[in-house]
Formats: sequence, structure tokens, C-alpha cells
Amino acid sequence: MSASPDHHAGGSVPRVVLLGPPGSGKTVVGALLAEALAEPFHDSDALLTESHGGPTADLLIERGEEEFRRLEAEAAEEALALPGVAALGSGALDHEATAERVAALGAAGAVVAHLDVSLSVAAARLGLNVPQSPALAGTRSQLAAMATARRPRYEARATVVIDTSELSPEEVVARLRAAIS
Ligand SMILES: Nc1ncnc2c1ncn2[C@@H]1O[C@H](COP(=O)(O)OP(=O)(O)OP(=O)(O)O)[C@@H](O)[C@H]1O
Ligand SMILES: O=C(O)C1=C[C@@H](O)[C@@H](O)[C@H](O)C1
Ligand SMILES: [Mg+2]
Repeated sequence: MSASPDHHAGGSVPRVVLLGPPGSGKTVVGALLAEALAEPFHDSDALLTESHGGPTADLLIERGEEEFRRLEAEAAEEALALPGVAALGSGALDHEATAERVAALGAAGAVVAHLDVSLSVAAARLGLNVPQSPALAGTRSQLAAMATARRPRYEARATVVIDTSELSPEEVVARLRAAIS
């Protein structure tokens, strides 16, 4: 399918959208890629924090899961309506309208990248691999359950999948640049 002019440099919607679980590198890779392309970077978690204050984890605790997911979807919609590179919160595709919007961008020529990562590497990147009692391994279990539940949603909308587990952020950026036509 041919790309809409909107998806090229200077367009009005992102030409690269990054999806993936926590620790897959959406924020670090998105910032590096945007810098390399000399384009803006919009991270929906940063937009969420700018609009509502506090770290996203605090927002989830203070507002509750249902309200947090609504705000997460709003922030994702905001990022998807801006040019350059967009990184979406890892739960953004749980919202069907957002998932459809991402699919439409991919169909129109944007690179929609699922940045994947193994559980052990994600845990290490997120500082969750510290020795602890098995009874206190709940956070890693939650990470595993979340990643497993969301993987099919990322895969269904992605135009490219990159397993970042054994790659540096710069190597991920190089693969993304190769995927941009
Ligand atoms: N390919 C990589 N190699 C090594 N370290 C990485 C890689 N990608 C990300 N990291 C590191 O892992 C940590 C998490 O990365 P980052 O914040 O970009 O992930 P994320 O996908 O945006 O996570 P979240 O969903 O929580 O926002 C950071 O410390 C980052 O520097
Ligand atoms: O636990 C979650 O669902 C989240 C984790 C982070 O990836 C954030 O990107 C996201 O906004 C919410
Ligand atoms: Mg991030």
C-alpha cells in the first residue's frame, strides 16, 4: 500500500509508532530515533505526566486502574496526532479505538514497530532481578502476565517486530531506520 504524504518527514501524524511491554526500550529508542531523524519525539507516558502530574505509577495508584487506562488512551491519541516518532504506553492497545487508529496508521504507510523483549531481560532493565523471596516475586509475575496478555495485540497491529533482548538501543534504531521507506 502506498504511503500517505502525512507519514513522511514534516507530516501531521507520526511516521514511526513504537509499541511494546515495559522495558522494551520505547522511550530510549524513540528519543534516539527522533534525534537521528531530526524529528520530534512524543512519548505518551510523558504527555500523561505533563497533563496530570506525577509519575505514571503514582497516577495508577491514585486514580485507580480504570481511570488510569482512560487517561493512558487519551495520551496515546494525543501522541498519534503529532508528527515524528510516537511511543505508546504499554497498555494503550487495550483500548480498541487506539488499536484501530494504530492499525490505520500502519496501513497508510507508518512504521508500527513492536519492540519485544524477553522477560528476563525486561526484568533486568527494570531493576526487578534482585534476589528476593519467591513469595515477593509478584511484580515479575505481573510483568510476565501483562506481557503475555498484550503480545497478541502488539503483533496484530505491528508492521515490524524487533526483538530487542540482544540488541543495543543504537542497533534497534538502525533496524527501525532500515524499515522506514
Ligand atoms: N536495547 C537496550 N539495551 C540495553 N538497555 C536498554 C535497551 N533498551 C532500553 N534499555 C534500558 O532499559 C530501561 C527501560 O527502557 P525504556 O524506559 O526505554 O523502556 P520502555 O519500553 O519505555 O518502558 P515503559 O513501558 O516502562 O515506559 C532503561 O534504563 C533503558 O536505558
Ligand atoms: O503497567 C502498565 O500498564 C504501564 C506500564 C508502562 O509501560 C507505561 O508505559 C504505561 O503507561 C502503563
Ligand atoms: Mg517508556
